[in-house]
Amino acid sequence: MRGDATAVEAPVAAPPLFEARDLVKHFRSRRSVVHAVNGVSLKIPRGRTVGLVGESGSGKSTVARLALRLLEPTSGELTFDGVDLRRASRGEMRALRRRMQIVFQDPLGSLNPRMRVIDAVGEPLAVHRIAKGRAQVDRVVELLERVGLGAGDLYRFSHQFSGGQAQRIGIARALATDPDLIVCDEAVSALDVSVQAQVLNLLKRLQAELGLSYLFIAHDLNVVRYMADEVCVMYLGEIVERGDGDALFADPRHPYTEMLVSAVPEFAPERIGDDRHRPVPRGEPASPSDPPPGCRFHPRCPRAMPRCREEAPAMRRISAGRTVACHLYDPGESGRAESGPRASGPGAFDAGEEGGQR
Ligand SMILES: Nc1ncnc2c1ncn2[C@@H]1O[C@H](COP(=O)(O)OP(=O)(O)OP(=O)(O)O)[C@@H](O)[C@H]1O
Repeated sequence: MRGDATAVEAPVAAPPLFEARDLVKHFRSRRSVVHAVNGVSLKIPRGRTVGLVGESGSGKSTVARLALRLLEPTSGELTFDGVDLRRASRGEMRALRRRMQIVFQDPLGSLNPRMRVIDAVGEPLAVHRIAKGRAQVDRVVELLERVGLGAGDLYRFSHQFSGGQAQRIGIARALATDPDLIVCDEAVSALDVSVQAQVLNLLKRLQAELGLSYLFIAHDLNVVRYMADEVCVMYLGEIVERGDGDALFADPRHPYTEMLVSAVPEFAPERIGDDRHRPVPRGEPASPSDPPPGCRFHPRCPRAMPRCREEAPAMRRISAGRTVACHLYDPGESGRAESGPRASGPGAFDAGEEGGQR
């Protein structure tokens, strides 16, 4: 009998803090339409980090700007803490903006060189009317101490700081409004290798202390592997594979992820930021203003099949916590591929039929 009161109910997953569904962004000009983001869906749970990786031009920053409503999507849905961002009123949006912040790539460039630290970090407090006067100064000192700086830095100008210190100021500024979500868009790429790990560890500590969620964008796979609980791999505006960070890098399934990962010899935290280990995939991505038909990766794919040229693959769940958009993982396709999906143990296709989410 259903409805047995004594039955143990399966735990209900907590709703994600942020969710994007089927997000599309096309930039139109008189001459062309750039298909920058093409049906991206992702969820960011509370207190967790979702990493976005992919080559330059794959649409990572556009996803970030859409998530923060700095750009209007062509279509798709965005929810933050249950609120539909596309239908939020101006007042709701203003309140939500406090809860979503961004840390940029270029720490010195993103700070006004004529501003003293107290003004740079205090500005969001003033804009959002969080604190003024003495309370504002106290809050700025508290924020600086959180990121490893202090009261002695209050009246210094940003150009007086090193890149790593400037990024700490950028992080303090992002924390000023007490956000739930921080988008880190290549937040450590511009820093010296020795400083990158320090800033990454700071971000991890802040996450543990404050329960922050991160959307963490980087082209350096080792950086993303170090930071992300879940990784989404983007290719030409689409997510082609997603999964648990370590498992995805240890056992990539999409031919594009394989290509990226094979260019990084081995994972080691000390390799973070080491330029020699940047992925150098074969070939060039097609132009997003003229994407290939079918699977967008097929012109570069070593395992492309005839149907890949015509039919776009749907996201398919191939095992617990792993989804892939690739025809190689369609049930019945393994024999036909030039070299089918790598059977890493039994059940290379397990749960293949459960997929379908994009
Ligand atoms: N405002 C814009 N107008 C026209 N095209 C744009 C605009 N912004 C981005 N694009 C294009 O959209 C595509 C995706 O760009 P995006 O910056 O999101 O990629 P990315 O993966 O973040 O790359 P990178 O790592 O180089 O920043 C690129 O082809 C880019 O030229």
